[in-house]
Amino acid sequence: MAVQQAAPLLEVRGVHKSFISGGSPLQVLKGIDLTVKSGQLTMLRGRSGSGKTTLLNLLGGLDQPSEGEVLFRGRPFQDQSDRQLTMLRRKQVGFVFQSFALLPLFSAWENVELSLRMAGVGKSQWKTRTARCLELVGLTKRANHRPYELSGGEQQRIAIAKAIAHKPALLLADEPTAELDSQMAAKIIAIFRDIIEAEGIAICMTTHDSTLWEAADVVYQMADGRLEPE
Ligand SMILES: Nc1ncnc2c1ncn2[C@@H]1O[C@H](COP(=O)(O)OP(=O)(O)OP(=O)(O)O)[C@@H](O)[C@H]1O
Repeated sequence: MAVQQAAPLLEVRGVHKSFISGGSPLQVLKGIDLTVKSGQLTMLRGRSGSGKTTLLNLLGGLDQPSEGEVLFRGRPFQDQSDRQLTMLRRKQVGFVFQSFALLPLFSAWENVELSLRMAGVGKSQWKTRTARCLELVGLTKRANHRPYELSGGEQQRIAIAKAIAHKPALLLADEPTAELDSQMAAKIIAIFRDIIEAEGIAICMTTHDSTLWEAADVVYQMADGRLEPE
């Protein structure tokens, strides 16, 4: 167990990423090295345009580096076939975005349960796991509500329950508190800490909000496509 915890879940080595923008190359990441560990809350901070979302996409295997590599449990994403990568993302990674991305006609319960169906989790586990995820985000009593009957913060909590339903090893959250007031933002971070404690997963999120950084185990500061020391 101790050995498993010592090995990082994700290792980013010498990662560069360029896009073609307006016909010419735009270098967004210029040599990134970092690790993300299970049982930790990692935050990426930096100005708008510094490359946080680009890096988060690489961490989740949604995109590939132009140079360098991202290893998940010691294995580079780029060594996996498209099918393997799709399966790995579906089983091992959960995503939360700034906008809550819930299905409007489904109740909170149904939204979470749908994740289990999509991930191929056996039907016998749906009820217990859906109830557990709603409990983890403190919304057991809102299970039958539809998204429009919930506040923004509650909707984001349902989105989090949905993202962790299939028990991923990694939860990635891109500006998950950007639409929320400071009290609700703090609540989301407290929920992230509870989830880490209960499930032992790694959570990596981007945020501009300086009031949240002290809740992280590790903060990486991005500037001009590089990481700056804290
Ligand atoms: N697919 C793409 N094609 C071209 N340029 C892109 C693409 N994706 C990102 N960029 C550019 O890369 C730069 C970094 O974008 P990114 O979204 O990673 O920054 P960010 O730090 O997450 O910003 P924000 O805090 O505003 O979300 C920006 O200049 C953006 O326009």
